[in-house]
Amino acid sequence: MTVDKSDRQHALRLTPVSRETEERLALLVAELERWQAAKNLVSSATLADVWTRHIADSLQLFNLAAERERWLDLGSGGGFPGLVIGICLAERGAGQIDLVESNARKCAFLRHAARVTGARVKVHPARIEQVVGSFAGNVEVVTARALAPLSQLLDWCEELLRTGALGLFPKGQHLDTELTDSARYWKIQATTVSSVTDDAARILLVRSAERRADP
Ligand SMILES: C[S@@+](CC[C@H](N)C(=O)[O-])C[C@H]1O[C@@H](n2cnc3c(N)ncnc32)[C@H](O)[C@@H]1O
Repeated sequence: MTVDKSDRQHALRLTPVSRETEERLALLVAELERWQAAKNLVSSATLADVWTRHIADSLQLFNLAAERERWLDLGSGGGFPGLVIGICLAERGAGQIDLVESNARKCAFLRHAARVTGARVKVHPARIEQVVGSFAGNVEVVTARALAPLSQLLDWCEELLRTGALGLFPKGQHLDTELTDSARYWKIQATTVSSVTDDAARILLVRSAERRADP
């Protein structure tokens, strides 16, 4: 699959970055293409417009909380949004994003791509439920993309949100159903913003989540 050059321009119009960051992102895309055949890191159907579908889609999350320095990405997969956020932090020369991913071959790619691009990331080859508690109080933003329904994300992130982290969860057309389902168990303070890459998608910003006493 060849990456479409006009897609790169389109993506960078949606989410502009510096020349330095663009070069690092191009290195990430090249490594993703190189590893994809053997490791199946993302859906192959999304590679032709990887800049819009994955790079800009991740950059817009960073832009929602760009002033924050300590990030955590759950279920990082092929590195979206985690590696892209790590690349943004590299330009700043400060901050870190921790990536939690249970799949060993994806972790190998995450480490390799971080080395090549200089992304400020730390990879944790682990299951979220076993390590997420150790980040409470230490992260300012938690992201999770294409990972799990909102109720599950809130279960995992309860302590992080209680200790001040902002949750940034990109969601598709089922967001309203997920909000209704989770309202049985959770009282949340949240807002949404429209996705710049997909008209049908929104990003949920969760500022707090309180478990209901009697669901
Ligand atoms: C559908 S992929 C999404 C990857 C990436 N966030 C993206 O948007 O392209 C979900 C990823 O989460 C990982 N994952 C799912 N459940 C997990 C768990 N309990 N602990 C750690 N990783 C998990 C899977 O291995 C997979 O790589």
